[in-house]
Amino acid sequence: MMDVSGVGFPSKVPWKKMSAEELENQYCPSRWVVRLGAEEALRTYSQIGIEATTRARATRKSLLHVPYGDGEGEKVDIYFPDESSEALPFFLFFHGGYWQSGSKDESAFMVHPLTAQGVAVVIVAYGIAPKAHALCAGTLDHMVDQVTRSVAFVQKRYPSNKGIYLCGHSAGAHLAAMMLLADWTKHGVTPNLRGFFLVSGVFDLEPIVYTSQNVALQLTLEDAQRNSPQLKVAQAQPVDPTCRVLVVVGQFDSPEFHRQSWEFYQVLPVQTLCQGEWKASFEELHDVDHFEIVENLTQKDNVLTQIILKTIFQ
Ligand SMILES: Nc1ccccc1C(=O)C[C@H](N)C(=O)O
Repeated sequence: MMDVSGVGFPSKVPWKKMSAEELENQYCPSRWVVRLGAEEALRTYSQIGIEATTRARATRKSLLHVPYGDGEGEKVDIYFPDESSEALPFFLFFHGGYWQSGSKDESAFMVHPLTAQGVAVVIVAYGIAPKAHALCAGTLDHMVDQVTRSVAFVQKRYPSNKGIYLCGHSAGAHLAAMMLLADWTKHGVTPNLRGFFLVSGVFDLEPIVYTSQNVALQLTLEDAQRNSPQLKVAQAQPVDPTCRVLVVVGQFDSPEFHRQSWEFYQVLPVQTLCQGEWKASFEELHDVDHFEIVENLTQKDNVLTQIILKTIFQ
């Protein structure tokens, strides 16, 4: 790609100066893992996810494959703490995998430590790309709509919840962030959103259009812009004055992933004290890569697990 930004000023969009190869590299998280080779990192991630899910299903009270819509794959798994109350905080997780891989069946990482502290955990499935294109399934717009309906579903099913917390990883962080822009009036319910945990996310989708990820996604520039919370969130209506937004990125995430998180945090209508605006914070988590950041959520003493619990129970 040509550098048309002139010399002497740091570009606001550094990716536009990158070669195609460099851009590809920046948006391939597994290549930035230092503790393991790329393939081994992906394998380990999926293995830990499968083990955590198997354990969660074997040891926690759960409702599995609960439909939140009529479409194929519109299902959630709900894991409960021991108490029989429905007046619980609900933590919803949207898995990563560039909107084209991953599933709820290997993403129950945080179920054990969160349910042990009295949080219900909902692992959400959505129709990853590329899918049969009947009714636009597999498009990003469709995934955003599915995720919106999954949140509305939890609110309707558990109206006495003690807060709904949305957590997404990577592409899932994008989907969670899109919920800051959702129009709930269409869904007949206003979810009791109390927190967002956006982990190693992508919020400006334009660079993705120029990577190999777009072979399956088939995003046009317009699709990418329409689905970029980075471009839209400053004009969004705050959901609730007490809602917290935490943007987190791993130390070993690529520079582009760092930029994505930092710049998204910068455009959030941030306030720490004033009423009527979100309380946002940004954290770079020490000594973790794109995959460990979520793998470590299986551990109760992990920093991010503790941040999540403190946010829920503050
Ligand atoms: N499987 C994932 C799960 C979560 C987040 C990203 C991925 C990826 O695979 C990203 C990309 N394909 C990579 O090789 O890094």
